[in-house]
Amino acid sequence: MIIQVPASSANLGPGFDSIGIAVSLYLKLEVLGPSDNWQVDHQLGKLPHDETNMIVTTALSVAPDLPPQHLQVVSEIPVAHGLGSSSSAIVAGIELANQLKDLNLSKEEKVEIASQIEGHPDNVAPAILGGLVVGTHINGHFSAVEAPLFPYAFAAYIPPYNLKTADARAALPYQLEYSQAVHASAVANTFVASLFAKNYDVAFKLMEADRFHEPYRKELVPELDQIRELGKKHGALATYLSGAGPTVMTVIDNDDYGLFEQAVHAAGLKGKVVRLHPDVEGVKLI
Ligand SMILES: Nc1ncnc2c1ncn2[C@@H]1O[C@H](COP(=O)(O)OP(=O)(O)O)[C@@H](O)[C@H]1O
Ligand SMILES: N[C@@H](CCOP(=O)(O)O)C(=O)O
Repeated sequence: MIIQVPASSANLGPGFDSIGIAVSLYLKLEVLGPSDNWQVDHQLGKLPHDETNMIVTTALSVAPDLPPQHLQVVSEIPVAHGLGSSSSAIVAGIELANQLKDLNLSKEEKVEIASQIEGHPDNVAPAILGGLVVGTHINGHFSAVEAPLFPYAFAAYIPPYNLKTADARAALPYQLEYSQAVHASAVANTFVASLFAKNYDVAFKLMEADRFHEPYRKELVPELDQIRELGKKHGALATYLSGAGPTVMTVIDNDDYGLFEQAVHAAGLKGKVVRLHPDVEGVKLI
């Protein structure tokens, strides 16, 4: 059995902790068979190879009596880079328990479980459902709504350094002044409305108008402003900080991707540019 989970790009600017999109990088988890102890084979640096691996801890949180397995993980999703690697591990763990214990979890149940673990649905919900998803929690329970996908590609600028989500969240203010919060919320509301209305002139303008997190994180990711300015000169539709960064995501028409990529490289930036497309299926068996 092989479980495939897509990467995810969260926030899309003002949709902080609420909006995310599944994109075409994948974690593949193969179950090699029962084992005396949990064994996770992977080429993902210092991540654990035993029962402390996040995939295993998540699976055991769903099904504590799950017997140890020998697993193999192959993932294209860079760790601690703002493309939902932690969420891919959580979703893979939930699906592992779901399959091995025949739990028959619904998509809604998977979103609830994963969001409770992650604390916010903007990575895990698109990783489970695929596509573009808007979600939140009310009275301790999560809801996720799928939005129409925009017909464009992504140019993901992936820097050579990583930025743990926890560190990027530590850079955020404890609170916002009331009028600032009202404006930030209005930007997000209008952004969501424009996505559903497919009014992309408004959507892409607001995608660059976040007031919740980007103003406080841009000093951690100086490439954000640089790439946003390059995008304005080279056909980009909008640029935002992917998740907690450091990946910087640019929405661009497929026909304009090549010139934009050249411009980024010509600017002397040290990261790599990867063309990504929305994933519409979410977690699945392959
Ligand atoms: N493929 C994986 N398998 C197991 N654990 C993973 C995997 N990818 C990420 N993680 C866990 O998630 C952590 C990174 O999470 P985070 O800082 O939120 O980065 P990201 O922005 O990539 O989600 C890693 O330190 C590790 O604990
Ligand atoms: N809303 C979160 C999203 C984190 O995404 P990740 O891909 O960096 O894990 C945040 O902005 O902190």
